[in-house]
Amino acid sequence: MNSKMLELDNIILRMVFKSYGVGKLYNSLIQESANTFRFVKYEVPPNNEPSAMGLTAHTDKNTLTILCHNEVQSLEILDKDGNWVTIMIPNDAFIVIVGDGLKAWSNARIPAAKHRVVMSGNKERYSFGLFSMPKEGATFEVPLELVDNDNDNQVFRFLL
Ligand SMILES: O=C(O)CCC(=O)C(=O)O
Ligand SMILES: [Fe+2]
Repeated sequence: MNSKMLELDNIILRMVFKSYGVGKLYNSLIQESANTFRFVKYEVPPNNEPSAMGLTAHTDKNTLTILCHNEVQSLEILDKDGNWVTIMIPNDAFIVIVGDGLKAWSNARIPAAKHRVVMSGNKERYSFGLFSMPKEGATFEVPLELVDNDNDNQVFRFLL
């Protein structure tokens, strides 16, 4: 599972880099990357309450998150109109979430998705995720190819 998720992460990032015409930079990002896997259990709402916040709204700080889970559909994403939408993740499927790292790298061309976990019902939720990110100490810079006059002042540069 872990190696398949890493492979998927690499394929997606390579596609993103290529689609922006900077495929040659992909290898350096991969060499500079570190990855974390996290397994999380979410409890059912206490005291028969109809729902409970499992994880408060946030954007991921890493580059890309790839998640799978048991059948409990509790992941919500904030859409462009400000509505929380429950994401139905089919069995045997992954969901891919863009984090702040990819937003920064793309000079804000790719937005980071705000998401949260809201628990309801009487079944626990389990999720397993790959959180890919530049390794500690790596400088993460917007490629010059993605800098233009219109959004010059949005250039992010950060050191992890
Ligand atoms: O478990 C989930 O479905 C979401 C996890 C998550 O958003 C996170 O750990 O950052
Ligand atoms: Fe998250």
